[in-house]
Formats: sequence, structure tokens, C-alpha cells
Amino acid sequence: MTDLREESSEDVHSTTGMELFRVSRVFRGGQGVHDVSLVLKSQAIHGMIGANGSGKSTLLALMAGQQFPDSGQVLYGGIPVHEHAHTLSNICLVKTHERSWENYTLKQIFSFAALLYPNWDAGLAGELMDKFQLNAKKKYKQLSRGGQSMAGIIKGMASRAPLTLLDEPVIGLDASMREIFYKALLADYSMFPRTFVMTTHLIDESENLFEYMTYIKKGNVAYHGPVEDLSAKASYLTGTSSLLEELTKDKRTLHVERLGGRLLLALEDLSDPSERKHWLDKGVELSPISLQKLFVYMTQRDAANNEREGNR
Ligand SMILES: Nc1ncnc2c1ncn2[C@@H]1O[C@H](COP(=O)(O)OP(=O)(O)OP(=O)(O)O)[C@@H](O)[C@H]1O
Repeated sequence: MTDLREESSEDVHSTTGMELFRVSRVFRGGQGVHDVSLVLKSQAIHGMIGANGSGKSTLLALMAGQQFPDSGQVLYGGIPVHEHAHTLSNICLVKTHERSWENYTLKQIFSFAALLYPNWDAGLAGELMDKFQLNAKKKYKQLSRGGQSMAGIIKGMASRAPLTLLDEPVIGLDASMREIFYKALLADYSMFPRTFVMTTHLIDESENLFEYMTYIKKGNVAYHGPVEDLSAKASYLTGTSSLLEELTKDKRTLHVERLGGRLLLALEDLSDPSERKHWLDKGVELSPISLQKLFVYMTQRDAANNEREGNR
């Protein structure tokens, strides 16, 4: 049997990274992941967002080879993730809750992890244990919700896996502990560049970590690309109500707010400079929308569309 520690994890990492081709995993009731094709840029931090139940955790479990697709292919380094132990030792999935860890102490959990991940850094694990003030003798099930998240983060970070998938890693963490995690992630990533995919509902505070964003909508990829491109997709327009109502009567708005005699609208697809100039020339003010707000508006619009479809 091959000793994974003797093989360089770079072999897999230096070829193509994570690729999904027409992947579906459908549960009873029809929910799940539907016909997803996605290529993740290697050596980048990816954010993954989407409403509750949109399919993010399922997608991460498929990428980690912990769920089998009903159809399609999940490849890492050009190899199906299920078929090669080497690919699996290069992919570290951190779940929101690790049921199999319940009866083990943190010391035991991290000793297992050290055997599984060839790049395991015990020094980093110890450093993070200190920063999070965790006691290695405690069993996972004895930890608070935040403590369990910290244990997951330590596994994900210290694994130094070329592809690390973090499923809502900050659940239960207070603001100062989240800050410690974000800083540790950026510091370690700058020294050991690798690929991270992190799902989160706290978009505002983690937006600066991400280079790429994937927006999952009802089991499909509704957007995948650079964060800047997503931010540039929409803008706020502010002006007098009469002017904006007249100018935008044929436009689909994402959001409308009345501020006395003025109107604030969120409009999509304003990345074209000539269109932006057009609005500015008309005396309309343009300002950026935060990703968190954009996500809220898109989710509300999708929910309204679903309701309309349901009523037909
Ligand atoms: N084992 C399962 N059996 C049946 N349905 C499932 C199973 N796992 C997930 N689902 C359903 O598939 C859909 C996607 O679930 P998933 O956990 O991937 O969503 P999510 O985007 O991670 O949600 P959240 O943000 O709430 O964690 C949901 O409707 C969920 O109920």
C-alpha cells in the first residue's frame, strides 16, 4: 500500500483543481443539487452563498467525495474524487457538525487528522487551540456550539489540504473569535496558498476574504465569478421620485425604498460604463450595494418569483 505521506500533495494540486460536470444529487422530494457544472480556480479563496436549503452543504459533500452524485462527474486533479485515496487526502471537508467526533477528545481528533492529511501542521493546530482557548482534553460533545466550530476550523486550517471546504465555519462563534479565524485564514493562506471554499450567511464581514463567489439558487449555480463582478452587477440609484419613476418605468428593480420625496432603487446589470454615464447625466446618483444587501434582494426576488410561479 502506498504511504500517502511519501507522495507530494502537489502532484494533484498542480494539475487542474476541482471540476464538476453536470452533477446532480436529488433527494426524495426533488431537493438537492441539479445539473451543476463548475470549475474552481485553484489557489484562491472562494465564498459560497445561497438561501437556507439551496444546496451548499450537498455541493461541498459531493466535492469531498462524501456523497455520490446520481449523475455527472466530480473530478479533482482530473481524477474522480471517489476513486482515488490520493485525491481524498488532498481534500479536507469541515462540516457544521462532526457526529463521528462526539466521543473523542480534541487531542484524539487532531491525532486522527494528522494521520489522514499529509500536510498536517501540529504547530498551527496548537497555536489555534491557544487562540481559541480550547482544552485538548475535552470531548467534542462537551464543547459549546462555538467550540465545535473552532475544532472544525482547526482541522481545516491545520490540514493544509490543497482543497479545504469549510461549511459555515463560524456558526456559534462570537465576533472576536470570528475575527481571529478570518485573520488566521488570511495569514496562513498568504504563507501556504491553497484553495478554500467557504459557505457563509455572514457575507458582509467575510466579503473581503473572497476572491470568487458562487451563488447557489435552488440547487443550481446562479452566479460564479470574481467578487468584484458580482458587486458590479447592481447599483443603488437615488434621485427625486418623479425623475426615477419616469426613468425606470420599463426596468426591473431589485429593491425600492422611499425616502421622503426621493427614491432609492436597486437595479441589476449596471456594469456597462455607458449605461452608468447615462444615469449620471440624467442627474441620478449611483452608489454601490454591499454583497450582503445584494444577496438579500436577490433572495427576496427569487422567493417572490417562486410564489408567482406557484400561484399560476
Ligand atoms: N439526506 C437528505 N435527505 C433528504 N433531503 C436532503 C438531505 N440532505 C439535504 N436535503 C435537502 O436538500 C436541500 C439542500 O440541502 P443543503 O443542506 O445542501 O442546503 P444548504 O444550502 O447547505 O442549507 P443551509 O444554508 O440551511 O445549511 C434541502 O432542501 C435539504 O432539505
